[in-house]
Amino acid sequence: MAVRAGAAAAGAAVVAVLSAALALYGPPLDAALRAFSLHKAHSVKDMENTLQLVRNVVPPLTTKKHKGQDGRIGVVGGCREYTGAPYFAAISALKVGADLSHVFCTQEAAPVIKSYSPELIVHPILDSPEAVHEMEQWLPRLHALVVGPGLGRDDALLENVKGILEASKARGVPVVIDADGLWLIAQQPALIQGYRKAVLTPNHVEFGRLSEAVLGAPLEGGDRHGAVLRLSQALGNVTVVQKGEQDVISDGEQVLVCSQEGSGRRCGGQGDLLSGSLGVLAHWALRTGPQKTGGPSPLLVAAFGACALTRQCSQQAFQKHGRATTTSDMVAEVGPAFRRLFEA
Ligand SMILES: NC(=O)C1=CN([C@@H]2O[C@H](COP(=O)(O)OP(=O)(O)OC[C@H]3O[C@@H](n4cnc5c(N)ncnc54)[C@H](OP(=O)(O)O)[C@@H]3O)[C@@H](O)[C@H]2O)[C@@H](O)CC1
Ligand SMILES: Nc1ncnc2c1ncn2[C@@H]1O[C@H](COP(=O)(O)OP(=O)(O)OP(=O)(O)O)[C@@H](O)[C@H]1O
Ligand SMILES: [Mg+2]
Repeated sequence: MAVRAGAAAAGAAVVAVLSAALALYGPPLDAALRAFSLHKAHSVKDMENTLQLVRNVVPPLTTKKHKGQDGRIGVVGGCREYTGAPYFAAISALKVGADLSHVFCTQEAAPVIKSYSPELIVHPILDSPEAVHEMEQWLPRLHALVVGPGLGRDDALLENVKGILEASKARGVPVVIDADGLWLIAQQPALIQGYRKAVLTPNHVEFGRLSEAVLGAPLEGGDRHGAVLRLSQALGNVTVVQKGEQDVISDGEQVLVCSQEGSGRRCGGQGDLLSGSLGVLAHWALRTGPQKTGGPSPLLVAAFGACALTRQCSQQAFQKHGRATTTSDMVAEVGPAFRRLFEA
């Protein structure tokens, strides 16, 4: 797959594997990992290598599959205040290529979210005393959960989400944890400790909160790569994506950096697009397995893909709408951006 001239000219995305950090903190590299290991940081070639690994996990569209095979994703979030965030996550999962997208939200939020889109399946269960039990009926049918967009911080809801996380772990369901789901993890890091099928997607503030809770240290200014690596290691190799001017991603063994060109627009909801996309990509990558993702773990590759896609959507939407760009404009770019990045 050729590097697209436009992307290359833009110096769009880069990936670095920080071998020095590995030497300091990580276990010995195996042969495959060594083959991928890049001492040179931030080159277009590195970016292309990692984008190719993402392409390897994207399932082909064929007439031989039935509805559901390419992904049934659940988003846990949506309350009185926040209905947009779970919508953005769930619709993004569908547009990336999931077949079915479910939202598990509070009773009050459900009709609002339904009214945004007929494509989402909306379950008004999250504030019910039976929430965990009801969720357990659905978990066997879900390939991944995205926990937190628009969840809010109500104690009763968070208690239900704690039960949902425990049930998901027991079943081995991959979980992407974002927004208020990260608030819960900062209160109780043990909930996710050592669960290798989890990805955390903190923004700047959320990362600082997690860092403080898990490492007992506030976020230090300079060394973002080391900070993400250390947080992942302290959580038992849970994959961590620190969003920002560059997205820094680590599974405690390697660090990838995604600098795909985005835009200067910082409207709310972009992180929700990322977490919803990641739900699908995580399922695809884990299903494909490490033999096709090369050196980096499947979840690192999935996270890199979701970051690159979100930023590419931002770039494309901004080209059309400039300052008026909103996350809905970015959602409309998911298809074209995905094609540009991941399809020949
Ligand atoms: N349409 C919807 O329904 C949407 C709903 N959403 C939902 O809202 C809920 C709360 O999520 P959240 O991210 O607003 O909460 P939180 O972490 O308390 O941050 C709040 C404050 O932190 C700061 N700040 C943030 N980033 C920063 C940075 N990079 N660097 C520095 N500072 C930074 C900034 O503080 P300020 O600048 O005002 O001092 C900001 O105001 C959650 O459920 C989420 O999903 C959103 O998804 C959006 C779309
Ligand atoms: N300074 C920046 N420059 C370029 N891209 C950025 C910058 N900050 C964040 N992004 C990109 O925006 C996307 C969302 O990250 P952000 O930090 O805004 O998440 P968030 O605060 O959780 O968003 P949300 O409003 O959905 O909660 C990511 O793809 C990230 O790469
Ligand atoms: Mg967010």
